[in-house]
Amino acid sequence: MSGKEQKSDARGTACGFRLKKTVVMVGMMGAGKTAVGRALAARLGVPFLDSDHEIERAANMTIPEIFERDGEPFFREKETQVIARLLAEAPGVLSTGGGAFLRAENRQLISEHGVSVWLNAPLEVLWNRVRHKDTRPLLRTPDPHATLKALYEARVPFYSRADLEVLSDGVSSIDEMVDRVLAALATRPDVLERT
Ligand SMILES: Nc1ncnc2c1ncn2[C@@H]1O[C@H](COP(=O)(O)OP(=O)(O)O)[C@@H](O)[C@H]1O
Ligand SMILES: O=C(O)C1=C[C@@H](OP(=O)(O)O)[C@@H](O)[C@H](O)C1
Ligand SMILES: [Mg+2]
Repeated sequence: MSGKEQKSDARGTACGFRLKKTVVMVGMMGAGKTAVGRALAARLGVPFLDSDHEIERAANMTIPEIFERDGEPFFREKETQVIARLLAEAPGVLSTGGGAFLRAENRQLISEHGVSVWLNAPLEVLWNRVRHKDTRPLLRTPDPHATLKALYEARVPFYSRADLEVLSDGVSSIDEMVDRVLAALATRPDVLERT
């Protein structure tokens, strides 16, 4: 059976794999956490959750609207609440927002209940993916490329604390990235069991 055709049983367990812990995607904006996380969940036959999406749904506002009306500290509080709630659910794939792994409380929650995967993409790949979008309020500055670079440099020391790192070269497709994440997860029998 090929990857895309894998069926899930009633417990959301994909043929070929059994996920024991929630996979938490971390890394910079534009790294592909949402896109690769969603495709990974489909491949594994487990639920997909995105913390940004959950925050938007609960607030009935977009992320830029939340930042504008309530400020970043409010957003960060909501982000921690949502991550704690989602990690209490059955194993799945949880894509976080790019700032989530900077907070010690979030890292603690993630290491207790899940396994963190850093999608590490070079700055220019990130830039090419975010430059035409206005959905990321932190990049609404006079020089968004310089802002992205500064964020990248400040955040790498935090992301490098993730349990696993997967390189995103800007050429590999989303499906190929899923293959790479699965290969990384396969090194962790406490996370992914081949059935
Ligand atoms: N491997 C990839 N190949 C092609 N496009 C990608 C890849 N990964 C992500 N993208 C695209 O890049 C953009 C940013 O990805 P997204 O998943 O939103 O990143 P993040 O959630 O990390 O900010 C989206 O348009 C997404 O479809
Ligand atoms: O890097 C960040 O601090 C942020 C990244 C965004 O998510 P993505 O990483 O999914 O774009 C979103 O949470 C918000 O705009 C803040
Ligand atoms: Mg995202």
